[in-house]
Amino acid sequence: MCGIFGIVAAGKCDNLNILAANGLASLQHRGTESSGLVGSDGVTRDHVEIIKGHGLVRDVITEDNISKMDGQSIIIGHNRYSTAGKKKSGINCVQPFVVYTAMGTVAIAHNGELVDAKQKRTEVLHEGVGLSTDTDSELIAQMIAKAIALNVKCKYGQDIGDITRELAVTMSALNMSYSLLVMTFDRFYAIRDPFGNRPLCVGTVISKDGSPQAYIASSESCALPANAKLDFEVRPGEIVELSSDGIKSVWQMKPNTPLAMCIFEYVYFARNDSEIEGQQVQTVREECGKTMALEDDIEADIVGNVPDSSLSAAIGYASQSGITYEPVLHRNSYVGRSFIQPNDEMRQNAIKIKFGVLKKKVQNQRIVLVDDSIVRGNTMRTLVKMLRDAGAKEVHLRIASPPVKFPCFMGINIPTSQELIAAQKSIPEICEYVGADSVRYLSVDGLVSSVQKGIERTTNFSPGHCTACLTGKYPVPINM
Ligand SMILES: O=P(O)(O)OC[C@H]1O[C@H](OP(=O)(O)OP(=O)(O)O)[C@H](O)[C@@H]1O
Ligand SMILES: NC(=O)CC[C@H](N)C(=O)O
Ligand code: SF4
Ligand SMILES: [Mg+2]
Repeated sequence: MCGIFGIVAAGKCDNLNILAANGLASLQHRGTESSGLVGSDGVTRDHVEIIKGHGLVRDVITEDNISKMDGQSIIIGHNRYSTAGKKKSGINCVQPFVVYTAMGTVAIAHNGELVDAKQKRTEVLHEGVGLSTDTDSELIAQMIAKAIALNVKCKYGQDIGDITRELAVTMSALNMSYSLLVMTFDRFYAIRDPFGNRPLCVGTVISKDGSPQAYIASSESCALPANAKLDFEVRPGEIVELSSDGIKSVWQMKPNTPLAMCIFEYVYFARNDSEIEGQQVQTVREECGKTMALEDDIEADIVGNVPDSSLSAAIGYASQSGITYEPVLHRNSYVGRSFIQPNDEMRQNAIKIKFGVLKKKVQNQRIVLVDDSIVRGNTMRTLVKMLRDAGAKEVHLRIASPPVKFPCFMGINIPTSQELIAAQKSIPEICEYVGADSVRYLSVDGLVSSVQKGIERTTNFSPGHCTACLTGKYPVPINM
């Protein structure tokens, strides 16, 4: 899924670099493999400052190197959760990508995955463009550079930081999925694919005197600083320009595309304190928990959850069912999210050291254990055993999303059904494999209705969500 964050100063803004680093740190949950910041001083057309590296934001952007971004008036950044390209590849896969184009330097930060990357890669290579990585995001950068080159004549003497048309041409020719930031020397653009598959929002940092201090585009609103307001979520297919002059919607691509916002952003990826489609993510998750309880009839003593992301669903389940919520597991906060680790060895290692059981709470208890999802089954297998070893009488798993049975090609690293436990086993087999007393999932209708319940509908807007990993119905044809 990746986190993208961009900021441009409205006027003088001494702490732009700190705001950028903090913003990226607030999107850490979207990717932990690598981070990067690229800055422009707003004047020089062929120079950018770059900080990049593997690891967490705090390891890559340090007190020592952040001063490199002093004096920059625009900065874009990226946290990577790799879906394309070699997972352990070198520094050249770390985003934002920087390309030197006919009109000056351009940097891009991409969240998503191009479903037609293979075909586009062949096209780009046959045009004589050499690529330095095997990621889909580099293709976008090269295609933008080409569009700029083709339009270069009519650009001389004009406002050359403006590449709206080049972006509209390039991005309309690409299928899903992308939420994208593109920086030229004096502005940056925030773009969402016409399906609206990945989230992207825009906000303004307000200074003490009430004037705008900086303008931000971010994967999620949780990364806006406390003195910022969320202006709007970028519309599917919209190109928004952010510069020292403010925020401007400059293009709308393919307005009649059926929406396919990733429903898993609500289930797992996004942070509870973010707003997506006008809804608090926490509230949607509570709603999922309530719906799950309405679909259920189990008798139990307590409701517990698998920290972190399922807490809200457990709260919803407990309030609807009337069964008391009790914390049953402690999550070591020094261990990252296991699902977004790049390989199974790292995922298994993370799970091993991540949880501790609250023994006195679970002894002799019939527990409803809520999690937001079972994907590969790694987490649940470990946890049910730990709870039983600690003396739990019964463990009933309640999963606040339907079984994940199909691969994702749009930005989540589940490329084959072989690795998905629900694609390989029936629900009774899963129950036996993880050692639970019962397993029950939220229905697809239950999830969709819980997610869409609070979305405001207008004559021009009705919601639409991708549920492909749950239903096998992909928003676009996939060449597997
Ligand atoms: O079935 P699996 O393949 O094990 O994956 C599913 C688990 O992974 C995720 O948690 P994760 O540890 O990534 O993050 P969290 O701490 O935010 O819940 C998700 O919330 C499930 O708990
Ligand atoms: N999860 C993502 O958004 C990944 C972005 C891009 N496809 C990469 O692998 O770097
Ligand atoms: S297939 Fe699943 S994870 Fe991928 S975009 Fe669709 S809902 Fe999201
Ligand atoms: Mg979890």
